[in-house]
Amino acid sequence: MRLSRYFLPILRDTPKEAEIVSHRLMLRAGMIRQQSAGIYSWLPLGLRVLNKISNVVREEQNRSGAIEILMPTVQSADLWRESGRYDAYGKEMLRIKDRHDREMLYGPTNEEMVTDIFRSYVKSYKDLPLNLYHIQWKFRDEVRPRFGVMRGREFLMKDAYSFDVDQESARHAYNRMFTAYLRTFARLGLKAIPMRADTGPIGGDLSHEFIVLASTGESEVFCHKDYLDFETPAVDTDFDSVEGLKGIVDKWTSLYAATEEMHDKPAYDAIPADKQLSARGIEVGHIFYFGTKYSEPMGATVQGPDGQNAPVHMGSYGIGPSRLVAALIEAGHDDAGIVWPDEIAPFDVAVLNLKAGDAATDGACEQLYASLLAKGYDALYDDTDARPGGKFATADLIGVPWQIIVGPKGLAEGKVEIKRRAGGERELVSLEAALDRFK
Ligand SMILES: Nc1ncnc2c1ncn2[C@@H]1O[C@H](COS(=O)(=O)NC(=O)[C@@H](N)CS)[C@@H](O)[C@H]1O
Repeated sequence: MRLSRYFLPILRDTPKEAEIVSHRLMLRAGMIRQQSAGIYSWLPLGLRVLNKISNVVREEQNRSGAIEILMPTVQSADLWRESGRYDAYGKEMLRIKDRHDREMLYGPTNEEMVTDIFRSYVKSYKDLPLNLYHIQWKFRDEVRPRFGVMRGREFLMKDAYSFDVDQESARHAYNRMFTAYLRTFARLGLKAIPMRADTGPIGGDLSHEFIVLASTGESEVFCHKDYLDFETPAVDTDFDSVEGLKGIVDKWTSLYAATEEMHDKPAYDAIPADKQLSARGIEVGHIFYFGTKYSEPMGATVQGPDGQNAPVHMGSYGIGPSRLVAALIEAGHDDAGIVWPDEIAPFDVAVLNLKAGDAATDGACEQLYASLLAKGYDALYDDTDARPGGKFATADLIGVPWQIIVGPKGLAEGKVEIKRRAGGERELVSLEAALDRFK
């Protein structure tokens, strides 16, 4: 992308309304624009990151055997009356009426809708297990939206829903998602610790929140420090192995870890002091097993091996891709701006032309830019006439992992500079070597 033709509304000064670093940096880096309380437009740079995060989430959902669908944002109130949640859900639900005065709502979650889809087609245990997921915008009229997209009113969620013939099989579905979550957050460069959690309006009696430790996190959490060194389930994990996944989940729930609501102080105090960790955390994922809570009232049943019809056992599994953009910045930034993990950075490499209009630097930059694009890199070419200092500041602010800096003096000696954003190390190399560096 040529910066001269892009739309990157960088803010020079720090917006005063932003209280946490991720909110400040997302506004300054031209990633989002607030349209009303808790509701944002995603501008080009922010959308690139949001889409890359969603793709990592999608890949790991698919790896676990979940199947992607897309359900609508606007839902019928009738569905929610069947489960009894229409009134119970409270003020967070945005209730709307259509032109025929039918009661609708902007979906805060999709348990009822996906159960309706399931019951319309699946009648036999032979069609189970099944896990359907989508990545769709939600609306929750939070009483106090804050911290930018960290706690928005309209936000993006991956929500998956599992259907099984009995509790034992549903537990394996839960373990599949648990394992997929460990892989997902690790790929995003985050250490997310699964913690026993409250089930709240979703319901059920088994739930874990996946918490990223961050000083600006909204949750107060307590856990055993050894979790920080646990290794992530491998890419070739066998998601069909009941015992294998049980082993992973047992290991990742073997030590103490709980959110404030579930904190068991005596159990925590029993941990050796040097292994106690109490911190603030950001909830990036939350998974639930809730049995027949929705299938029973909504008549989602299958015929079992014994020929009897019985309601299916379900679970739901949420991840917040829009919240993850903010969480990643909280976990990766410095005084110059954002430091993205390579996998989801908005661009892989930035080519900085320190003297746009100079034949030599223009030629070298065009050659570098064309070569990077040809090799499939997401390259950003700063071909603007901004001063070098401004170019360095922009590239550092938006957090592109690599910079190739081309200036007239260096070029006269046949050199360009490669800079690694994380850590800041720099290297003077020939133009050929720079072309070669990015395979
Ligand atoms: N107001 C919000 N702003 C941004 N992300 C949010 C917000 N509320 C929830 N999330 C994200 O969405 C994830 C799932 O939300 S949840 O309420 O815990 N779970 C559900 O809604 C279940 N239906 C899971 S399918 C959370 O872990 C969090 O990462």
